[in-house]
Amino acid sequence: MSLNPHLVKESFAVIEPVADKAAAYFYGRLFAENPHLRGMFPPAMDVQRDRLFRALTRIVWSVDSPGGLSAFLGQLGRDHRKYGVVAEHYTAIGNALLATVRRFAAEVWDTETEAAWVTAYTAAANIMIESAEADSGVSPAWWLAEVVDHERRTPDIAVITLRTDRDLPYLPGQYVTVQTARWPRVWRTFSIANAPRGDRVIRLHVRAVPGGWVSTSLVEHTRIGDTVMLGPAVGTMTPADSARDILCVAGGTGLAPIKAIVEHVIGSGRRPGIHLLYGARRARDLYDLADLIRMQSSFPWLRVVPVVSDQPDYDGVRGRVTEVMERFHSWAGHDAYICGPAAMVDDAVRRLRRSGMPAAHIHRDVAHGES
Ligand SMILES: NC(=O)C1=CN([C@@H]2O[C@H](COP(=O)(O)OP(=O)(O)OC[C@H]3O[C@@H](n4cnc5c(N)ncnc54)[C@H](OP(=O)(O)O)[C@@H]3O)[C@@H](O)[C@H]2O)C=CC1
Repeated sequence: MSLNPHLVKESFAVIEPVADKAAAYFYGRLFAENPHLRGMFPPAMDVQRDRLFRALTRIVWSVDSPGGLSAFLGQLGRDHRKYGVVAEHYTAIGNALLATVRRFAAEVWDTETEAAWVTAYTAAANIMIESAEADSGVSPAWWLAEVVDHERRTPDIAVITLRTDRDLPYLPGQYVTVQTARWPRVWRTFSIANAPRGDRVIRLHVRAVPGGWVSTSLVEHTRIGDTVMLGPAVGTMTPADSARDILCVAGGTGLAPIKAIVEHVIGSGRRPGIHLLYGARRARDLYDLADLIRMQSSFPWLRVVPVVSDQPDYDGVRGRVTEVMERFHSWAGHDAYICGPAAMVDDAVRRLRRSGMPAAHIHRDVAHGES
């Protein structure tokens, strides 16, 4: 049976406006038919439901561009090993998914659409299963990490240093999922804030988000000597192989992956000019400035520019970091790395594109952490 992306997309478009209801129905159906699977998921399913739809949306809209899609599915399959997902579970999930799309896309549903979904799901599940199986021969499903340092830099931001039990391979700019002992089965993503050094040390920048289970647990209730679990490193905002100068734009704790990339470039022996525009609401939120200034004094090609958006008496550069970026300099000929609140990242990308920077030179990370 051949893939029919058009039918899959058309029926999915009918479901997107009622995504919340469809996701709730999907999980209700999955657990009613397979009660033993409930224990694999966290007690509160709200974040999980969002995550399902985000992944599904990405898969459906790239179903006709197989290269990128199969890389994403392969990564998803490997990452799902930490939940204990095995090949048999894909049948249960496929049945619940099909029942969900059949019900919520009833107005466009017919036998051809059903066949298109079965073909697409089978192909996707096979990629995930195969990549998980291949990975199980070479890599653990998750890592244990001990907290070796915990610095509360502001009332709600901590810089946490972990040492993993085994080598956790990653590239600068990538992120990991974290589970704390306090909240079993609840995983949240955080970027690794240091370049790999071969000593199994990983640093995270965490802001305790109101109501955020994992972030609050990490900032307020985690102590040196505690252990957390980490999933494999993922993410595509990694250093480009290029000779261009570099613009980095970081908002809040979005600094984490940017710092790893800057550390990597400095350690690589290259000498590009690097501008790091680091935005925060108030001066006291520039939680890592002292460290960045130290990096700047040992690497004269780095220029760190703190930008404060919400403190009229701040004695330095004031404004939104993206506006400052635009009026600061012409960035033609640079590579740009951008991370922070989603709206900030979108705004920075829009401004850089408008100034003529090619999309291929812009490296961004989608918002994650706990928000
Ligand atoms: N911890 C981690 O490992 C990682 C975190 N992230 C993400 O980074 C974000 C960091 O959040 P947080 O530390 O709370 O940051 P803040 O909400 O404190 O924002 C930081 C700065 O970004 C500015 N900003 C916000 N929106 C815009 C916009 N639309 N245009 C221009 N500037 C803007 C803010 O200005 P203003 O005063 O105008 O709001 C502020 O100066 C989160 O979304 C998190 O998910 C991403 C990757 C890794």
